[in-house]
Amino acid sequence: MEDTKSRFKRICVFCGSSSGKKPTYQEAAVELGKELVERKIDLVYGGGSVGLMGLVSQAVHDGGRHVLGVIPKTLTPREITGDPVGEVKTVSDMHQRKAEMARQADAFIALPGGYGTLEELLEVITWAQLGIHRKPVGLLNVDGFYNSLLSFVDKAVDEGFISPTARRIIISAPTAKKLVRQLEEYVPEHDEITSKLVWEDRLNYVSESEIAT
Ligand SMILES: C/C(=C\CNc1ncnc2c1ncn2[C@@H]1O[C@H](COP(=O)(O)O)[C@@H](O)[C@H]1O)CO
Repeated sequence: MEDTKSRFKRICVFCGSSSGKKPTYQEAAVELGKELVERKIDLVYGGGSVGLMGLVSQAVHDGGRHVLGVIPKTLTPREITGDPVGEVKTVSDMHQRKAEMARQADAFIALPGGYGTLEELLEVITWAQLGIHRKPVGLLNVDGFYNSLLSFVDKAVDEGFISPTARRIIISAPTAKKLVRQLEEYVPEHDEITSKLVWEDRLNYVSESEIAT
């Protein structure tokens, strides 16, 4: 039997605020939630209960792990994001939300999703490339959903816009179990230039609700 003890305390999941057309997307969200529970990993995500976000957060909550939703004030009305489970942290805008989710997490996983998911995913990849963090970034490539994005990235490598080292930031796998296992084994690569950059506590800003308390 596999040792399910994890090096991660909390993982950030980016995913669709819609459920997607194929049941496999929804099944993957639940399967990922259960995998986090099995490995005793807590969840941070965009908050609310809509789409795949609701499925993954409910699965983690049902399994008894801590769920932290980070929501910008404007999106807090229940008619927009639905009822969240677990702890909710309110922040002032989308930029603070991404910084707070990144600060709270030891690794990132993207399930299928749309613009919001892509934007969040590409930002943490860019931050890894710039040495702002050294946390693993995983793509849960359900039914090849991310094949075209991976082809684009490979094209950008071939054309000289992404370095082979930066290409290796992205870990992808077709199932939650395989992906989390690969993230556990990930070793960030040393980059001569970016390791010399000094970022002023980029992931350590204080959220609005923390200030309030
Ligand atoms: C206003 C609409 C939906 C609002 N619902 C959202 N609730 C919480 N978080 C959201 C919401 N929409 C986007 N996000 C964040 O982006 C990711 C999902 O975006 P996608 O475009 O659905 O992929 C998710 O990880 C959240 O952090 C009506 O559109």
